[in-house]
Order: sequence, then structure tokens, then C-alpha cells
Amino acid sequence: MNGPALPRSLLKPEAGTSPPRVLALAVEDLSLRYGGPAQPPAVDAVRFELAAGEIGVLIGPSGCGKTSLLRAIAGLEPLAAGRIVLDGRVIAEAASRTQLPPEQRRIGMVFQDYALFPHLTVAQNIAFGLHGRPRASQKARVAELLDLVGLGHAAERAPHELSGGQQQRIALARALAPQPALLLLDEPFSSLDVDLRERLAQELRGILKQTGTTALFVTHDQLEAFALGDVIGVMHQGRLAQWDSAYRLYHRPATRFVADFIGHGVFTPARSEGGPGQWEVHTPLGVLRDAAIEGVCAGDCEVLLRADDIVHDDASPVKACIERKAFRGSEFLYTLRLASGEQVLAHVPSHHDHHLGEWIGIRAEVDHVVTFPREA
Ligand SMILES: Nc1ncnc2c1ncn2[C@@H]1O[C@H](COP(=O)(O)OP(=O)(O)OP(=O)(O)O)[C@@H](O)[C@H]1O
Repeated sequence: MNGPALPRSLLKPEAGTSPPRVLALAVEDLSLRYGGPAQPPAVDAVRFELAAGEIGVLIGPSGCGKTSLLRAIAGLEPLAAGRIVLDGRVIAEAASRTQLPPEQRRIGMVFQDYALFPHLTVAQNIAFGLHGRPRASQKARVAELLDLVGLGHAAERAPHELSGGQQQRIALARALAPQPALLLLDEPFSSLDVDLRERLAQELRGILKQTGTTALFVTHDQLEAFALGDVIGVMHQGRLAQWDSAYRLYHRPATRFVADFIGHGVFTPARSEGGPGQWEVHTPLGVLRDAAIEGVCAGDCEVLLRADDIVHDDASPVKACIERKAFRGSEFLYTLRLASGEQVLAHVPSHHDHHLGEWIGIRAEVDHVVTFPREA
């Protein structure tokens, strides 16, 4: 299922005093195939939009089509169907065989391997996309970008004299120098260690917001996606399963795949009764209610129970046996088995250090009730 389409030329202003959000990128029913028509498409009827200055992130399991989609937007792969519009200009359209070459799209790219020119200095690398500008203007822009990425002192150094994180900052500065209409980033931090990745993701968001850059970022790391994205697309087998905020992906997943891919949780047999505004979902942990429940699955169904929906409570009449436990610093992730046989997960503060096989009291505290059809 694709995410909701936003209005064509002008996106709705957010509540409050923020200015109107102008549409920058529209990807319309884009499909891409590597083999003949008998082959399944690598990207299948994907549709989403990005407002100017917005950061979109694509996540999904290996082989779901993230890189292929990015390459199609960059102009490195032809479209089998659909259209791409950037700043009001059609840059690719299957029906009319329009395919603007990459260098005419005003799109910057940052890849996993920094792809810096080894024989050029840092400053020359950043100036690479500024050919044709007067020298003084080039120099000023390079200095501005070096400052932006915090590497003003490294202008005359060779790329190999810099650390991985510093090289990736230079690659970012080089891509931003010509002020692209859109910046595409394909797993730019995946070869760096975890601590550095987290820091760079925060830095990157700051830089993109400071420069008002519209960006689309590919990662398989959920935390990186949540830290960076204004809006996140979950891809599955070439399709965009949901295009939404991190909050809604977690609390209102549109499909079972998204529910399973984002966060920890289980699907438990349940039964929905009632009607609009008064649904009651009967579960082995009691009755769940949520006035804002969306797309409820009436009758026999399965309900999503996240690990943070289950609260350890000694006073609760519902007991569960601890089958597994994983220490996560401030909390344990307990895998629990109810007497009725269902398995649930629970995040429990780590000072509640119970033994495997022990029965503990639990209750469900579910703010967002999400149901799916019961699987055979
Ligand atoms: N050049 C190619 N020729 C043929 N098939 C390809 C080519 N590139 C990718 N594919 C196939 O297209 C599908 C999508 O691949 P893609 O690289 O876009 O996925 P991805 O989500 O970026 O994966 P990963 O996270 O592993 O990089 C996969 O089935 C892949 O095998």
C-alpha cells in the first residue's frame, strides 16, 4: 500500500505560523525493471512526495529496491513506468521516454564509498562541481562549505590524510557545493563505526536543515532513519509499504510487514467487537480500547502488542512465564509465555531482574490499538 498522496503543487501549511510547504520532488507510480517483462520489477509503482527542505528516508530489508529507486531518481536507470518531477520540471517520464541525463538534473549524490578524487586536495574536491564560476566565488563557496562541515583546517590536505568520517563530510560538502535541488544519500555511513554513525547522522540533519536542502537518504538502520528523517518510507519487495512519520510507522503501521519491520512486537489472536468510535478488542490480556483506532479488522483478528505495550505489574492477575531475557542497559527485553500459550514481549526496567522460568504479573497498556486479519 502506498502512502497518502499530498496535493500537487502546494503542500498544506503545517498548523501554526510555519510558511507554506512547497513541493520539491514528486515520484509518481515509478517502476523499474532490470530484466524483461517476465521479471518482477525491482521498484513497483512507487509514489511519494517531498516538500522543499524536507528529509525523506527509505528503509527496508536487503534487496527491497531502495538503491534502485535512488538510482532511477538520479538518472542512472531508465523508468519502466511512471514519472519524476523535480522543482516543477519533469526529469523522467516513461510514457514520453523523457530521461534527462544525470548532470542536467541538479541532483547531488553521496555514496557509501566517499568517491573523493585522491589526486585533488580537499578544497579542490569541493570545488569540483563549481566549474564555470568565477575563481573568487568558487573560493568563497569552498570556504563556506568547509566551515559548514567543520573542516576549515583541512583545505589543503589530501583525502587519504583524513579519517573515514572526515572524508564523508568532504563528500557531503562537495555534493552540496553547487546547491542541488535534491541530495541523494545511499548508506553514506555504513562503513563507519556505530558511535560515529550516530553523531554524523545528527550532524547531517543539522547541516541539511541549515542549508534548507531537500534530501532522500537510504539506510537499513531504523535508528538512523528515525534520527534523520522528517518522513520515512518502508519498502518491501519493490513497493512502498508506508510513507509516513516515524511516530505513525511505529504506532499506526499500515501493513503487517511494517508492524513487524519497525520495533519489537508480536501478533496475538484477538476479537474486535463494537463499531466506529467504540471498538473493543478482546485479547488474552484483557479488553483494549482506542477511540482513534484506524482500519479496524472486525471479528476474529490479530492485535499488535509492542514490547512497550506490556507493563510488568506484580498486582496484575495475568501472569506470564519468562522464556528469554536480553539485557539492554536500562531495561530487559523479556520474552514471555502466557498460561493460554501466547507469547508476548515486554520492556521491563533492568532493576527488575527476574529469573528464566519465573512467573511475573503483566498487563497491557496499549494507547494505539492496531489489528490485522488473522493469518492461517
Ligand atoms: N544491476 C542489476 N541488474 C539486475 N538486477 C539488479 C541490479 N541491481 C539490483 N538488482 C536487483 O534488484 C532488486 C533490488 O535491489 P536494490 O539494490 O535496489 O535493493 P536494496 O534495497 O538497495 O538492497 P541493499 O539494502 O542490499 O543494498 C534486487 O532483487 C536486486 O538483486
